[in-house]
Amino acid sequence: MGAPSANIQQAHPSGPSRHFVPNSSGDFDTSNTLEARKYLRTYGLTPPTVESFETQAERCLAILHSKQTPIDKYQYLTHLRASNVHLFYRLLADYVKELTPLIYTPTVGEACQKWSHIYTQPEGMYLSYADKGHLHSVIQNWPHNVEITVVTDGSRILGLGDLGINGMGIPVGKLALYTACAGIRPDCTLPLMLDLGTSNQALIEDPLYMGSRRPKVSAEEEAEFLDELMAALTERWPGIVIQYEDFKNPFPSLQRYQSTYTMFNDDIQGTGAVILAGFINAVKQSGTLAKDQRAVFLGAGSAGVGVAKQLVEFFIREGLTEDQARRCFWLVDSKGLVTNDRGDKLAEHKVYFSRDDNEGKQYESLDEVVEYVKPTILMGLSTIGGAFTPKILSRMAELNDRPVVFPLSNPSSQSECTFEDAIKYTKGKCLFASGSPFPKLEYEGRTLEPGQGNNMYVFPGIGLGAILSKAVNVTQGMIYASAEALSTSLTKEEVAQNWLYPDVSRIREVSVVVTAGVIRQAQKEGVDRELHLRNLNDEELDAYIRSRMYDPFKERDRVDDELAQITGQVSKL
Ligand SMILES: NC(=O)C1=CN([C@@H]2O[C@H](COP(=O)(O)OP(=O)(O)OC[C@H]3O[C@@H](n4cnc5c(N)ncnc54)[C@H](O)[C@@H]3O)[C@@H](O)[C@H]2O)C=CC1
Ligand SMILES: CC(=O)C(=O)O
Ligand SMILES: [Mg+2]
Repeated sequence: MGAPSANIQQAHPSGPSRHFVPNSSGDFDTSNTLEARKYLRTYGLTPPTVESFETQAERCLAILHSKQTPIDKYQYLTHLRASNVHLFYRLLADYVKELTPLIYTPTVGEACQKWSHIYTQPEGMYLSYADKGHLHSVIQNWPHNVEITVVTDGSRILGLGDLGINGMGIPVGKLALYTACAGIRPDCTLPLMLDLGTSNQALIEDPLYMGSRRPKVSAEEEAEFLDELMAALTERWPGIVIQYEDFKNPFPSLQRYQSTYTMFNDDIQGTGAVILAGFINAVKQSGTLAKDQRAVFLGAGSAGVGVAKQLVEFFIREGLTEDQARRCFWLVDSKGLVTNDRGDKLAEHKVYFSRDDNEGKQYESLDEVVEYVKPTILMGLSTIGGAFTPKILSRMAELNDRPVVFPLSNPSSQSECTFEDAIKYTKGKCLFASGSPFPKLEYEGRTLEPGQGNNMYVFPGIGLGAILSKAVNVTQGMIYASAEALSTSLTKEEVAQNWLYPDVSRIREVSVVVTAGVIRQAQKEGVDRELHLRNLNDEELDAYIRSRMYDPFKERDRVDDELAQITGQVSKL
């Protein structure tokens, strides 16, 4: 392949923004006043009535509810975002609990599985391995200024395996949450898909698959590509925050870039932070001490190891030595308990937690490991739906007064157990959080709400904190601070009801708290470049964060203000 990017530039010397303006189409908002429509030159292009948001929402919800399947609803919401971005975010703000499962997990999983079959419009940027050497020039085609990007190569999408470029739904969904939860302007977000081949043969053979039909590039080729990408992104948009998402093996890139770019890995670090926050609250409720915890993790990949490492940091802060803290964890992968003498060469990221005290015995099944360890905590980050069987859940309840049971794999189909089973088989005793949402349920006269241990509670605040403080790097301290902030963000009522996480409906408020925590930590470590924020007290910082957040309800006012300014200028002439 030659240099396609250079040719693209020559073919459209006037720039692509005339053809493609993703995430910025509010001009046809039917709530725009007639004057605004004249100013925007859209007068006559929309039906004549100027609508209130309530009327718009009524119509949108009626259409949404008329759709039969989650994927139909997903497609309707995609269309709404493309045709009226501000209305989409107004609706999301008011109905966040109902809509999040449709634009994010679990529905986004199905959307990714079907992406090439349901594709209708561009929503982000695709960079192929064939573009290597020209990434800088291809990136010029993006028509907006970007503050944050979510990048994936699609090689491990949720718990659904390698979906190649079909994984684009994940950056799109995560960035929609950045806007909805943390108020980053939609046109300042860039969903980025790296088309580096796929190990999924079914996709390569699918006539509708829209990615390159080539085997996955090697780790060395990927590293070279990423080096070029990081430089190109930062050169075009200095200060850009780069979130890595759903890479099959994300450890090398995190290690390589975390102290040279403003980047973090959501699956390792964001997940670590969100589970730490829930865990801090669970420990408070169960009344147990860090030193008495025995945690079995089913899954020893990026999320499993990320969460375990984050908990180790907490245990050390609680007074344990690093070795004592490390020894509270038993990690289980597809071959069984991770031990030094298992007979296979362990991936580097597993070595830290590998056990040397198994006295030559290997434990292959989760049942065996539970009997051997007698855990207080059971975490699921394995992608194996139903792995926490009734027998295992019952055993957790026999062993503990308040067992911690967190089936965290996504989407719902891969969850290690349902909320209903967790409650049923632990007789209502467990402290529960899952990666994907489950409905609340009635149990012995009480209404029980499941916690949602999903990184969506922290990544918006980590990203916004890094943007506003103009952080040079996203440090581990900032990630830890996001967890601490989240753990304190529950209202008195939420605490009284023994919740581990705040209500998702309050996620915008929660993101402000997380953002403030992240900014303060950046200041403590001296990685912030927006120095005037250091002079603000906490109340002022809170107000500053809010003032910088995109508010879809104020967009019409923005157009009106622009119009007023122009008409003011005209009348002065
Ligand atoms: N709740 C949340 O916020 C998050 C949830 N996740 C979920 O966690 C899951 C894992 O993600 P990653 O760690 O990034 O994937 P990964 O591919 O890095 O790791 C998966 C791990 O599960 C193990 N595994 C696979 N089959 C198994 C079996 N039959 N028994 C025991 N272990 C088995 C693998 O050996 C590997 O250690 C995914 O479903 C993902 O959606 C990931 C990030 C955030
Ligand atoms: C939530 C998330 O990041 C994942 O399941 O990969
Ligand atoms: Mg992820």
